[in-house]
Amino acid sequence: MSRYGCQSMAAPMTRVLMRRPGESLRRADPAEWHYNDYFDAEKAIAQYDAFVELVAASGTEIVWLEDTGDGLSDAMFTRDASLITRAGAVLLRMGKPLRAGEPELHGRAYEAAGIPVLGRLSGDARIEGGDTLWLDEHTLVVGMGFRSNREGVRQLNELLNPQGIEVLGFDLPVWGGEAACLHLMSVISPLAEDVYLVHSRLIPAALWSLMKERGITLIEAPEAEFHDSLGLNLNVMPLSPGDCLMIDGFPGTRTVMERHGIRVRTFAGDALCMACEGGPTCLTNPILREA
Ligand SMILES: NC(=O)NCCC[C@H](N)C(=O)O
Repeated sequence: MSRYGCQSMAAPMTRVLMRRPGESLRRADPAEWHYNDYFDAEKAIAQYDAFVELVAASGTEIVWLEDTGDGLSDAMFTRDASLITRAGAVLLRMGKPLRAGEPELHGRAYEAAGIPVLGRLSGDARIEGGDTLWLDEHTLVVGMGFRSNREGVRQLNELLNPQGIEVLGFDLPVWGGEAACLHLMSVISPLAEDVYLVHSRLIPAALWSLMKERGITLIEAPEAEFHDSLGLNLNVMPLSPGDCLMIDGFPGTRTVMERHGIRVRTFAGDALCMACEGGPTCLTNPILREA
């Protein structure tokens, strides 16, 4: 059985790439990295450990990247620097200049784990993994905003069309501006193959229509919690279909999901996720999800 290949958002996650925050996060200048007043490095590291326990308890094998003090404090958000397919990994190119060194870290980890690299983006292409979402195993959608662009979508099509994968790009709005992090997955979290948690107001209309055409149930999270959580209530990660992790403190969002039969478990994430603009989906890069 192959030990890599993820072309699904919610099939049982059995292997995942993660990086535990350490010296780089401790030394990060919050103003430089656009972390906010919730930021507290020691608390964030403790919250990360609690998150890891939930992931590990599911039986998922974690492939670790180490924070050796390289200064790449956002590298704990492993979702963003590479994309795993059944044909191998694609090393991406980051829209946030401070994160430019991350794809090579992933490349080295994949080499060590025996996972082939199918290709890498180059030149003006920009794609961050948080802007990508598998609508089905043959269709990858990309949100094009400040982190991902049209040239990135073009290069992904060049790499992935021969693998039977079509890549569709949709424009994202300005929202919090160039320095902030708005990914496609900041406004859509698949919870099961055909059930997504959404913040509709920020979803490209054409993508919203495509999801409806596909028969996907769109669960609307409470507007007030989106604002209170700085958008992190929307960042919900399935360990398997309908079995999800999110940060705590947002009971309205949890309740709407539970009403749709979704199991939700929480961890404290103010100093880690709300502070650094990334939730459980961003902290994990699934290497293998299989039905
Ligand atoms: N997939 C994600 O939404 N990742 C979150 C990345 C947050 C990080 N501080 C960044 O600005 O890139």
